[in-house]
Amino acid sequence: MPGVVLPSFPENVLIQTLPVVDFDLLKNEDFEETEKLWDAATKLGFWYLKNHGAGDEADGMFAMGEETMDLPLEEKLKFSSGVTGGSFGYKAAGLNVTDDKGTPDTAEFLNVAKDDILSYPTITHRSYPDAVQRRMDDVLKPFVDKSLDVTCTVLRVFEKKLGLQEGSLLRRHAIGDPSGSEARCIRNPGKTRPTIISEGKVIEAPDKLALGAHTDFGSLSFLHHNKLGGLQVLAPGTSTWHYVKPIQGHAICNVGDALTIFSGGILRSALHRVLPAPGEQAFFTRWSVVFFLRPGADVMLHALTEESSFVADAIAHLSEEDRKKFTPNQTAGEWHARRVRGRKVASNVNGTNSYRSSAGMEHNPIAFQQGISEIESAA
Ligand SMILES: O=C(O)CCC(=O)C(=O)O
Ligand SMILES: [Fe+2]
Repeated sequence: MPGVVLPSFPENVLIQTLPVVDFDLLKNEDFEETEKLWDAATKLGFWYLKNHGAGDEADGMFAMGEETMDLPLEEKLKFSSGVTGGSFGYKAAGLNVTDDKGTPDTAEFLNVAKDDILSYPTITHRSYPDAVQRRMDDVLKPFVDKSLDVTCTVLRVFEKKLGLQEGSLLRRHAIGDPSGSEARCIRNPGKTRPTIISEGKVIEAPDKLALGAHTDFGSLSFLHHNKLGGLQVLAPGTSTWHYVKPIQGHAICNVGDALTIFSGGILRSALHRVLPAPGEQAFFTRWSVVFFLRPGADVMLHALTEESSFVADAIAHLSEEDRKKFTPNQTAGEWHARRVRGRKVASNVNGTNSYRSSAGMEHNPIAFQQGISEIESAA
């Protein structure tokens, strides 16, 4: 990555404007900034976060990801996350499905458990390639510490705004409890350039989804990019995907399903997906680094109606059918495993049914099911 000059993001595509939340102000409980965050989290579920102070740590994560992804495939596969619903470890490109038809993804993942990072050198869940282990103290732990500070600060704001008792959300994300929280590095290859086979005849590689439409499985995601676009969001109540434009030094944060469930739908987990970056950016390798905050594995997912009259009121206004979605009868660990498993090519032997079994709190089930070619008709 260093030394590669990347083209800028084109302006002639549909772009989703996101509010910019200043983490410094948020941490100091600035009233306006808190309101801005609340507005973003309850309408779209996505926002930029500036002054988060984790830029250097994210850069270290990109370097770690690069060295790991450059290993031969057979070496990486020794650390495979498998197909049974575990997400920690390495996932090769093509092992996840991106739609109802079983179209494979194009992205590689490296997921490192928050628990393994914080307990290092003691293994909590599993071991990782040397390029990861070697950086546990200097890169992964500082990245996770900063990410936990950011995400827990946001949780504290949500607790207050939801009228929950202090600690209600935080204890469901207790740092010492085993959880699905993880740091992820994603590599997606650039598209090959069109080949001119004769005058007027051009062969162009079709766009493929790096990650199919999904809502995030946990509570909060803290995302960093290598300047390349490709992330698209489908705002609740709309049917057109819009790109999120990467902004230098700005992370992107989004709400995941666990918070949607706890809040009775007040906090929104918007559908998003990743495809090749638009324009000239498409021909370059795309990297992203994410920290996913997820509840403790044993935490039961349900709307916190007993703890907040706002949540109780939100649930009371839902139809009986919709209300059911807020008592999935699963722990955060079971929810995570089911969703990871259902998106695996290996478990998709029944086609449509197993892909749909990975569903979460999607506000637009059609967009979740459709592949890349049918997006604009999502209703
Ligand atoms: O790479 C990105 O921009 C988004 C990744 C993402 O949505 C995910 O890993 O859940
Ligand atoms: Fe995501």
